[in-house]
Amino acid sequence: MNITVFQLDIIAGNPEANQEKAAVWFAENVKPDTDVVVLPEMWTTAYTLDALEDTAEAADGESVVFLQKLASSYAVNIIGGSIAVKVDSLIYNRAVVIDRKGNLIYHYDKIHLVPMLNEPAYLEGGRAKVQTFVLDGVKMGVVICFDLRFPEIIRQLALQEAQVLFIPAEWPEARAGHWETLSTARAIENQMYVVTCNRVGTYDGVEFAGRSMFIDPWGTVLAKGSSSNEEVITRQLDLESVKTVRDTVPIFTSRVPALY
Ligand SMILES: O=C(O)CCC(=O)C(=O)O
Repeated sequence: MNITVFQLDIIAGNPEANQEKAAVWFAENVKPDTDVVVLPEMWTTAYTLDALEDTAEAADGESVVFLQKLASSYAVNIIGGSIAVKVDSLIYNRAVVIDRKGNLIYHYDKIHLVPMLNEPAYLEGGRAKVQTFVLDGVKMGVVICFDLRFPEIIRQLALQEAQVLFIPAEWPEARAGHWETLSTARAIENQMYVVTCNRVGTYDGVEFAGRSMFIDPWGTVLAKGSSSNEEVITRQLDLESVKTVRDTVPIFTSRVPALY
């Protein structure tokens, strides 16, 4: 399975301009053998929280429809980063998953909102239980940025037999060490591929960390983006290795959840 991560900078508060940019990146970088394309968190607006009342879109709004059209015209699956979506006057930080035919097959509303960014004042936390989804026969999961700090949510996806976890993010440079260490830990402890897609650039004085990564189920970093450049990163995942690692160090059959 070939996965391509778009480590983008984001034009603040301008979904249309970010769509135009994404369209160019798709045209230049999606190949006939690309299976999945991954975008960063809040890739249509960046963290323009004050303006989300105006820029948040409907659940089937323009940015989702835009991704659906891209998916079907390139016949590629898309982990559509996340988008600010308004439902019944509440705004969610929503990851969307679209299959090769352009079907929106899953969405995930970021459960853990970031106190450091005052996110709870602007956004509603997701309240649906996390679930896996299937693309091309492979079970996968997605969580968003700050969720990385909560091993229990990712363990839940592993217990549902996810083999690949995607993490779109806008993780800051100030805590880049946490980003790398926690992403690697989540891959090792859950024996799954972890594919992260972080933005680069700056917004409102915050510098973002880039360093989007592909980490295999053994914890080996297969690829890492730079800290500041926009980049396309592609790697092929060998899904057999999930089983091999789980057979070699069988943590799932050794768990004793009744005791903790
Ligand atoms: O947890 C962190 O340090 C960063 C989280 C964050 O920036 C986010 O969730 O958008």
